[in-house]
Amino acid sequence: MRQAVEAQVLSPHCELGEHGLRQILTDVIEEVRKSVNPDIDGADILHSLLNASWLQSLLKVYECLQRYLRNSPTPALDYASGLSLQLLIDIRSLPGCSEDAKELYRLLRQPHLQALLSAHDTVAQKDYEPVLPPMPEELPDDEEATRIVCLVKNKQPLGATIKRNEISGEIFIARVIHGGLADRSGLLHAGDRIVEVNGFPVDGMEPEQVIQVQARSQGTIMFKVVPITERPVHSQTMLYVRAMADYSPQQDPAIPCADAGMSFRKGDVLEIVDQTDALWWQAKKLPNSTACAGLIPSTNLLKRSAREFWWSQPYQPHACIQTLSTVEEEEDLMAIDEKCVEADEEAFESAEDDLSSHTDSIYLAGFRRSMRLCRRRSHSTTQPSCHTRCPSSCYSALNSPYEEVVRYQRHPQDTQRLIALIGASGVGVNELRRRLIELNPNVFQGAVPHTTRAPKGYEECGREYHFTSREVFDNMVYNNRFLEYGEYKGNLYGTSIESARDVLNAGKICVVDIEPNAVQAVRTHELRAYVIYIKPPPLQRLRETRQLSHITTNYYVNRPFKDEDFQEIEESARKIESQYLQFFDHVIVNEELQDACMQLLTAVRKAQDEPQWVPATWIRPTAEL
Ligand SMILES: Nc1ncnc2c1ncn2[C@@H]1O[C@H](COP(=O)(O)OP(=O)(O)OP(=O)(O)O)[C@@H](O)[C@H]1O
Repeated sequence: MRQAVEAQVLSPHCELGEHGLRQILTDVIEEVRKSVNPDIDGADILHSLLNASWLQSLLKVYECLQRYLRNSPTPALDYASGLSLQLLIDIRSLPGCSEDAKELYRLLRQPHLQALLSAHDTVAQKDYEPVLPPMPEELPDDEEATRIVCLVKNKQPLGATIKRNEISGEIFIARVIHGGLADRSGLLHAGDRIVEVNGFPVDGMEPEQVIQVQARSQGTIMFKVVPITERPVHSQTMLYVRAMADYSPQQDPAIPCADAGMSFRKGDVLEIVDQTDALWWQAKKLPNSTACAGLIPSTNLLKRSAREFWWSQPYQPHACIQTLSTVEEEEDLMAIDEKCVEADEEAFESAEDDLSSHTDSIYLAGFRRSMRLCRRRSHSTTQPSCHTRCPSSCYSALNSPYEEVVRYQRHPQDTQRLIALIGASGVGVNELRRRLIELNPNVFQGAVPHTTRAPKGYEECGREYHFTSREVFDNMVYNNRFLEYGEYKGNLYGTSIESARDVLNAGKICVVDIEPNAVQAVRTHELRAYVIYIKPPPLQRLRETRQLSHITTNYYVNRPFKDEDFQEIEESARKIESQYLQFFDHVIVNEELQDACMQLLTAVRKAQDEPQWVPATWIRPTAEL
């Protein structure tokens, strides 16, 4: 017996008999059993091993495979899946079918069995697409090395653009779109020369004609290409940007291929996946909804070209460069303002106290009437404050079509991020801010504004306002110490960076409301503002929800809302959105007050505790696109 086993080992390729290996194993077991009795060392272990059921099963499989190799079976039919389908139909139509028929029906319906039958048919039909053309017998010595590339299209675009050399008429792959079909194949590269598409020579053709040939092919498409000899080595660095404007490739006559372009809206965060081309970058919109990138104009291209070509909406310069309201509007507003100040001066003076909110001896700074009227007034007239707080960072961010951003997660030991609320006058910015602070004054606090007006008897410096001389105030303006400031009735009012910093350094979350054109002043490395835009609901809902509310305008204190107020809010909101949308980290529609307040609380928590996209300059002060 032992001799028999050795013979098998020495000649591993010889075939085993009908009972084959299993028989040998049985003999071995018998041998071992005999050895167990005389108590030979290790025989016990070997005996249990050879008796193991898994080894027996494995050997059965092995024998089956051996038999299969010997018989080299061919499929009896090549339409097993069709047949199984027919069987299913037949069984279903049986009036009263047996349990066996039902079981067969269940088995045949199982997806893995259907897949198996379909695979069987593919093999049986020898359906091994694509059929490559035969290699020519004799190749001339000077023939360029060509590559045949076959791609299965499955209705998706190829993901590559082509260009024509105007002198030679040769067609080249201009670019391969990141994540597209050609890119995923790894077989086509920018610079490869296309010789044939589906057997058609393409030399001398217009790129559009080549595309037509390509588009006609269903299923597989075959390229004969002369590969580029030296593929450029790209050291791509990860780059994320926030779009500062809208872009629509369909409206851009200069894009090399509009279908390969990617549209985006201001505020979208884009991942730049390819900057090989200095003019046309490839990007994906985050969060990654598609695996395939699209073409977008590079910063250089946008800076260098006339903007009206690129933007679906005309570019809106910043308030620093151009005032927000037209001259006509300004004159109109100023006229109203003067008239009203005259009529209502007394009312405003006495109303100052009503708005100075305090609960349990905690003052809610920055809600004073004069301060708010000053801000509203400065918003409607030429805005001087932003100009002073608009150093190069602001200027460049607004002139740059993309702002580089990075993912930032506040370290628990860092100060909290400033929360800046923005919204049309009357939409409820102050109401929401006040409610948030009142929810937990130990956590949330406003910044104490500065003023040059004289303190009233009950007022304390540093509580309602920081009372300063005009000289000190001017000096602070000169040194860019204000986030925003303005003048009201001959007195200056402003919110300083120091006031915000004091709150943050005390470990609290500073919540300010700012005019939209001061947004860049708070988007700094130091304050790391999280900008929340308070949006009005649709006009009808605005009317319904504000039925019992009162508005304070430039010349009326707490009067019921009128229809023209709602229209003004809507119009103003539209203007703010068209100019500043790209800076909003979060948008809250202030419809139901309680609901909006809860949304605000959640957003503020997220801003502090969850990772957010922030300008790269906050983290790397030198970052600029
Ligand atoms: N969702 C809401 N439902 C009903 N009333 C609201 C809502 N939000 C705000 N209001 C009310 O609307 C009025 C105007 O709100 P608020 O004073 O907060 O405006 P604002 O946006 O701060 O404008 P401004 O900066 O001009 O003072 C207030 O009386 C406020 O209570």
